[in-house]
Amino acid sequence: MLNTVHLLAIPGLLIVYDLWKYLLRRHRQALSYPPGPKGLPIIGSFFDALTPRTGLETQWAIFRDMGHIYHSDVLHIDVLGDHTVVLNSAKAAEELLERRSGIYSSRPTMYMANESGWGWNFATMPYTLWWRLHRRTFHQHFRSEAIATYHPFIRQATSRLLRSLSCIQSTTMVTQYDDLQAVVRQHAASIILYTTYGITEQEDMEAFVKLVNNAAESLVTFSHGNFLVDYFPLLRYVPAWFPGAHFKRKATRWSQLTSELVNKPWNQLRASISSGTAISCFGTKCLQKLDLTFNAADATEDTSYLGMSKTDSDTKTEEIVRNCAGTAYVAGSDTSVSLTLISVLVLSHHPEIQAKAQEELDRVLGSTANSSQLPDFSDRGSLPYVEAVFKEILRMYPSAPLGVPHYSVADDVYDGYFIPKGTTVVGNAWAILHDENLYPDPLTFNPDRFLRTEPQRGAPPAKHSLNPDPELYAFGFGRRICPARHLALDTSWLVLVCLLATCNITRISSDNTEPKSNEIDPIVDLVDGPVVHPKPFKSCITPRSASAFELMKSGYEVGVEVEA
Ligand code: HEM
Repeated sequence: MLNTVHLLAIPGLLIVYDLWKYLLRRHRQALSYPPGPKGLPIIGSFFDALTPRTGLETQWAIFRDMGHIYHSDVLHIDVLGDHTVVLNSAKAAEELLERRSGIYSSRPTMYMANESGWGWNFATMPYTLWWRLHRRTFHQHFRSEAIATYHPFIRQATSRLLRSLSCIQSTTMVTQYDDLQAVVRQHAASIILYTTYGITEQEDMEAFVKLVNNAAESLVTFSHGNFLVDYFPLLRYVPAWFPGAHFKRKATRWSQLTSELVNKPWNQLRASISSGTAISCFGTKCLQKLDLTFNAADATEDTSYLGMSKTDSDTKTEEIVRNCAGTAYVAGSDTSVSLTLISVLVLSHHPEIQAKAQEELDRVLGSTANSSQLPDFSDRGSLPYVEAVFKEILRMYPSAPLGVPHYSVADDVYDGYFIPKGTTVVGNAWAILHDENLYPDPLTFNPDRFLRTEPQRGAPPAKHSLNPDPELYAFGFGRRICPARHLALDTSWLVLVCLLATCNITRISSDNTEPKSNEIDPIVDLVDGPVVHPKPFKSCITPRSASAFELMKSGYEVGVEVEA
């Protein structure tokens, strides 16, 4: 029975609770932001944020250096009233993006990306139920245990890549960057197109590779802040004919491409399902199950904004699967390309490392002069030096040095600094992977660092030991960590080990002479998108022997087991 005291106590407690919340907020707001450039009134640190586009240095290195200047691993940058916090250390990134992932798992609104029709791409979605449904669907088919089912096709795609390289080598001694890039793009796209849509026809693949390449230019919209509309959202309402509204005209052109990206391969899959010719893949498996009905836990969240009741979830499910497939197609087409191209470039700069890896391969698997088999996934555990080379490439040249920005949905305090709700939070993977406290002598390419500290694959990777596994940082953080990292790692590892087993890669200067020095930095071109690529380079990719040449031409000689 409630008596008067109880009845008075309830509002009393509510008042105390509100007061406590109010005082806490006042206290937090009295704290200062993390240190960082002061900038000018109103425009804040706009010019600091734009520095890399002037070509002086890379954004990730500038952020790291700013951290040194301000003696802080957490930086605050105010750009036109927008708060951005950059995390330059593993400690800060793990604390905020992983341990406090309830606050830091959203994305900033990317107005220009939305204007350009990227709204279906779940990599840019805010942290909502709609995003979670996408992520869950994606995860089921790209989690580490599921990736082995794609190995036969990864092998076949790698065989094709080696064959194409052998053809280039037969016609010209020097491999031009454009030719290499075309082969590597074809390889990455074919794996993604097969795994997501079951597309295997060469002609279709070429058309879809072209489509994603045409749209690649618009990926620049994913880096928050490249367009003024990201800071002044009202600019969205400026008509395209308005003087200076170039971004509107660009957005209209890009929308056409992004719509084709998500719909064209999906419609083709739909047609092949109707005609009974579809190949088992992410799309067919998801559609067969249509298992995204809301469960009790999901139903606690307000779903009215999705405009859906539990009964029309099938239609929404198809939209989710289509969006996930489109996201994989786009996300997978560029990132792995970057890693493979960087691997070729790095090997060409380090003949001594190639020789050491080849010695291991020959010792463990037999010399390619006698071998009739390419190295395979089952050999991975027996090749620690190759593994170490792979890890050092990931560490030294992360393909997405600043990842994809996160966004905070509540006020927070870290290390005595106030981080307001609505802050864009950037995990600077490059700075972490070049932190001398974690990786001694970080600017030296030295695979040996991983021989001492990474005894076994499969063991849970240790954090904050010396030379931690770069996989921990190169693929982002927390609930938004790259969900396809296992596929990406397997794909890129197989290319690396097969190149090492069959080829010698040498560096050619732009004037076709032997390079004078072993200087390699900086190898990445400045791009305004989230993924880096090497500056164009020439190399000589020569088979190690006549039998290695035969191996390149024959590949794995295994057909893909195509499930109808
Ligand atoms: C070397 C290859 C790759 C690298 C370095 C890479 C890196 C990343 C990074 C840094 C993020 C952002 C994580 C964060 O927000 O903290 C990300 C997100 C994502 N990646 Fe990858 N990625 C690679 C390959 C792939 C591939 C092959 C696919 C698709 C098949 C893919 C699909 C995605 C998706 C869907 C997201 C968004 C996740 C979300 O927002 O929830 N990635 N990736």
